[in-house]
Amino acid sequence: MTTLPQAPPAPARPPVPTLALMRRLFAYNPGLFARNLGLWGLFHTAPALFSFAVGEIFTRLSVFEKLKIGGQSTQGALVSVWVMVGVFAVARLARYGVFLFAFRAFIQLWYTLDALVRRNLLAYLLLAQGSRRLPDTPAEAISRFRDDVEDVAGYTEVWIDSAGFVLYTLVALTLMVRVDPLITVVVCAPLLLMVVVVQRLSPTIRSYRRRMREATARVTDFVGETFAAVSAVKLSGQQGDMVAHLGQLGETRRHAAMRDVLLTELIKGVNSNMIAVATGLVLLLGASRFRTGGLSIGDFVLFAALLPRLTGSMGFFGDMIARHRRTGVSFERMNRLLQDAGVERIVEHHPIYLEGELPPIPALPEVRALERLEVRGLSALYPNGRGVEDASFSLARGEFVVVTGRIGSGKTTLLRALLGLVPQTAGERFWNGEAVTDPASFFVPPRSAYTAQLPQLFSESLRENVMMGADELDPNAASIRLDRALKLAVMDTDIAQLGQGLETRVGARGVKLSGGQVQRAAVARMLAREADLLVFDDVSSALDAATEAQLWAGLFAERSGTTCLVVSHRRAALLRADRILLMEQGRVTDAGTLPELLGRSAEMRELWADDGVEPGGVELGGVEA
Ligand SMILES: Nc1ncnc2c1ncn2[C@@H]1O[C@H](COP(=O)(O)OP(=O)(O)OP(=O)(O)O)[C@@H](O)[C@H]1O
Repeated sequence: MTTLPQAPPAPARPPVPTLALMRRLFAYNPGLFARNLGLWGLFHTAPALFSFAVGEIFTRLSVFEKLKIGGQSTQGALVSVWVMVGVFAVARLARYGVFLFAFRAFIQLWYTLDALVRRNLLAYLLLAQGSRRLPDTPAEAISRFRDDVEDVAGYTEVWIDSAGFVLYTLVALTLMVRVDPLITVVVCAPLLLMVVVVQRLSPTIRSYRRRMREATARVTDFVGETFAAVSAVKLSGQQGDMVAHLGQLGETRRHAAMRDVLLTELIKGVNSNMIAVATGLVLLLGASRFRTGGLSIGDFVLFAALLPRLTGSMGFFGDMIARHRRTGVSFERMNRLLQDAGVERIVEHHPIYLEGELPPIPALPEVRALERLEVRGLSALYPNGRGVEDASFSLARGEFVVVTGRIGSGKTTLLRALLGLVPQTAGERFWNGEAVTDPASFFVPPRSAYTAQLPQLFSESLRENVMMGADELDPNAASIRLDRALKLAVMDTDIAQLGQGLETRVGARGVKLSGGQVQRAAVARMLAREADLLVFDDVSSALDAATEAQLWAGLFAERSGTTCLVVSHRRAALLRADRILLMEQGRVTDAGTLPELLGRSAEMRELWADDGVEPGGVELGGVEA
């Protein structure tokens, strides 16, 4: 049996170039990015215009007052006050309009980049050569798909806002320098201080974020594993220990999350306090100058109106550095999924389809029906040196070839390496004499179909699990195909016993079915594909001898020219084999018919004897047990 890969220690990789990766992402749709920059720039800069207008209103009002006190005509001054009130009102209203467009543009950009990054990670895991194993647990991978991708897409917001904040800061500072350069310098001081503080905290920010994510994944993993092993837990009476362990993991996660959140809030708190102190200073300095006549009322109002948002911008820049660090962690975590590819793969440009029709799935290139499959020098070794080495064999159309051997001799790995489901270290396969370059994409229906030793079902109905979309065919053809598959898989009698027959929902991973029913449902699913080459990995592990014999008998009775490659140690399979491949310690050590192997191989004789005589004795086709 192929065990789940253990998480190897993370290999040392160079730090990820967060800035370059983000640049590449923004270049995916430069028009959309520029639109966001422009709209959000306007949105964030507009308050400078309000502040200017409010300042001007007060300046003009004081002119109006002076004229009135002096007994001069005030009409012109009054008009100019109302003009400024108009400017203020129009600017405020326009900002709401800008917000609507800006919001839409941002959502479009967010979802585009989110989808692109997820598409790239999935494409790598599904298609890249030899990378189909997850480096860690599925829960950990899901956390990377969900949280880390979201962090990266969310970081876009910072960039989009930054242009507006920079612009606002420049405009505000220019207006303020006009009023008083000293006060302006005092306002800038907290910004610089915050930048230095957050820079120094950067390594801590990264490590707290990483630990929080890892602790979350450990909790999710443990819950998943517990659900999968409920009966084992009950059997060993370990419920108390399991709950205690979960409590411990939860506690570790709480600590990690508290640290992460506390640090983030601390930075925000320090930020706003610095800003509050600076604001106090500014108001003190400004007020004393106002009393001595150094500031006009309009200047003072302008200053007071600009200040809160300006200090907000400073907080934003402090927070931006922290977000940059956290995004770096997210890129690093996603990078771990790309075992043999560069981190740039995450931000590669490919079409994504957020709106409209999805493009049709490209049809498989036409390939002639199987006449002969030849495998030469196939090796697939795991990092621990185990697996399969230098396996060569061939299959002719209609042959029934059985792979047999002791536990751990490499049978599963041989099948999976042939099909491109584990990375191979050497070897070639030829389909009717033509080299197969990408086996994982090539060995799919209608060329080939495979049932794993531990097949996975979906939680849908039995019918959906078997047909998997094949019922979109003409209904008659689909029903004939379904009946045939169920009958051949010896599943037809079980259907009557299931509450809702074929419509019975099988539950998560088929928990509502017995092990043998899951195995046979998976065999039916494979047979419903009507493939040329059928690959069975040890269905005997969940089927009794009689059911397995019935399965092979059904397939043989059809004599449809289907070729079968079967891992089995059962006599029912060995007796029917046109050829047996005998595996020992990762190598195919012998091949031949059953009588030939029993005649010359001690290993084969032992395996044959280990399987025992079937109840009632079996017809051995000329071979004595
Ligand atoms: N993911 C893996 N990482 C490391 N070693 C593995 C992995 N999967 C299998 N192995 C090892 O490779 C060898 C061959 O395993 P494989 O599952 O192919 O044997 P098998 O003959 O199918 O066993 P079984 O009869 O139990 O199904 C075994 O020694 C096994 O421990």
